[in-house]
Amino acid sequence: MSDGAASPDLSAEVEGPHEGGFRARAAITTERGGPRYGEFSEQVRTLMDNVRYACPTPELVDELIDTLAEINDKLAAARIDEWHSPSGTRIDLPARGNINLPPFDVTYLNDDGAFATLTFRDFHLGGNNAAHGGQIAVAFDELGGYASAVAIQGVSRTAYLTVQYRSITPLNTPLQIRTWADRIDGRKVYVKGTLHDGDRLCAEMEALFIKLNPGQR
Ligand SMILES: CCCCC/C=C\C/C=C\C/C=C\C/C=C\CCCC(=O)SCCNC(=O)CCNC(=O)[C@H](O)C(C)(C)COP(=O)(O)OP(=O)(O)OC[C@H]1O[C@@H](n2cnc3c(N)ncnc32)[C@H](O)[C@@H]1OP(=O)(O)O
Repeated sequence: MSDGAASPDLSAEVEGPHEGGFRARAAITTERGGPRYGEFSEQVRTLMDNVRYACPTPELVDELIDTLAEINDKLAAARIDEWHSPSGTRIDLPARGNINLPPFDVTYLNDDGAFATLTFRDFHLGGNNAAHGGQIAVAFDELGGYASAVAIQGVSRTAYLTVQYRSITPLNTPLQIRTWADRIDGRKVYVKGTLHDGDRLCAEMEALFIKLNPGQR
């Protein structure tokens, strides 16, 4: 690790045999990466937004390759395992600090399931200024995983997930996503979800999550 990199926070993690692939008891943090990690994540998202829509000159591409290579060298020196990275564990940040996900803020997560405000960005473009269908499925998988987790108080994996695309999902618009466990049958958690732009239904989801057995990957 380079001198400038923050030390990983190992203190909060409950070590020992984990309950499944997602380590249900891994640390949930608000400090890894420091107070400006959210700002850093937002810069990365903006980079991806700009890359999606830019048509750089060959000269600018030359320049950007050098700049990005420098940034990548710094980040590569700060790499760590997934369980100790801020990305995915910073619950104070949009999408747990995971820049791979469309950014969302959870409004509630309880016995009723999960509700979040979520925004697809320019880099989630499918076509004609609408969100990519695969990205919509990503959003449902993430928030469906939350609904399953609270329903079974454990960790699960998606066995299947189907999406009905009902109307165009806009970019750069705060959307409302709701997921809930509709039925539980042993290890099987049947989850449903909706994605709205105000009153307009954009997409619906039905998924099956399977509770992982102890030690199951
Ligand atoms: C830090 C968070 C803070 C805030 C949130 C707070 C709480 C949240 C906490 C944690 C959650 C965090 C994040 C979650 C976010 C996102 C979750 C994303 C999840 C994924 O993105 S995950 C990747 C994609 N996913 C896979 O990579 C799975 C590949 N796959 C397998 O790993 C196996 O396939 C598995 C494990 C699914 C099952 O395998 P298995 O051996 O354990 O079980 P088995 O096969 O016996 O099935 C048991 C019963 O399910 C039935 N069944 C199975 N599959 C079925 C199907 N497709 N259709 C219909 N029925 C099916 C059987 O028929 C049997 O039914 P029955 O018991 O009645 O006979």
